Amino acid sequence: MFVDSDLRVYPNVNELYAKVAKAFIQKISELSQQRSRIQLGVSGGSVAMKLLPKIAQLLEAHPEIMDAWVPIHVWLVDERHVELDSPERTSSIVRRELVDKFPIFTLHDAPVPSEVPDPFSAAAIYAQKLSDVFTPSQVGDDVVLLKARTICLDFALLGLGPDGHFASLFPSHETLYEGGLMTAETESPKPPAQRITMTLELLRRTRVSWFIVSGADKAVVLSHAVHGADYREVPASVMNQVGTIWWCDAPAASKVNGIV
Ligand SMILES: O=C1O[C@H](COP(=O)(O)O)[C@@H](O)[C@H](O)[C@H]1O
Repeated sequence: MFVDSDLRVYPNVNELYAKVAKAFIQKISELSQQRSRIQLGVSGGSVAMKLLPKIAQLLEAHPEIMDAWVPIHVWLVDERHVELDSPERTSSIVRRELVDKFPIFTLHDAPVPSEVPDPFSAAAIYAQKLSDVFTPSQVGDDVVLLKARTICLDFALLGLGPDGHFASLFPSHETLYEGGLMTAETESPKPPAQRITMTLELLRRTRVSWFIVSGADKAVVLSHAVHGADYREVPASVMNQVGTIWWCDAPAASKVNGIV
């Protein structure tokens, strides 16, 4: 189903990140009134490197905001299958910016290659963690399967690659057709090659998805994503649904119809 896109456009990248960080805090406060815990998905790339530090700054300045929050479980929307000490690993940033600073955040980390060399096995282990946290009572295989289909994130912070990928779901790759909760990408066009990623099936069930998109190099692909492109060419177009907000700077939004 094609839906009107909810686009929020800011003049430049600094204003964009400042606005999203504030809005994130408001959203967590709102969700805290509705739920006993929040299952939050966090992407790598600019979401981790640029947005999380802004959120951390606001929380350090106003820690009292968190008094009204419920526990937040952080899940990696995708993770590079590299060792813990690699600067490419998203979990290190999540830990540094959120988990080590604010005890309200708990990180569900993914296996490292030295423990689990095969990325598909690592993806399966992460899927099992999701199942354990979301479905604590295993009654039998059928029930577990049924519950796996109802697992969804409450809120996800997502990025959009200039090629239309999000998470580690790349155009024309087999990963797009995988069902279940998690899968592995072994030939990522963007290094490093080996990653684990949530599936389209899981991500599209997310209740509230926010894409944070900046830069003129993403203008064409953003317009395709919000104007109903084929998901096999622009995987992020799958997420243009009710509950999704596209937070953009003006250069990224410059090719969306009706914006300029
Ligand atoms: O490789 C990845 O890229 C996307 C987009 O990153 P960005 O830096 O261009 O925003 C990111 O969302 C994803 O998690 C990551 O693994």
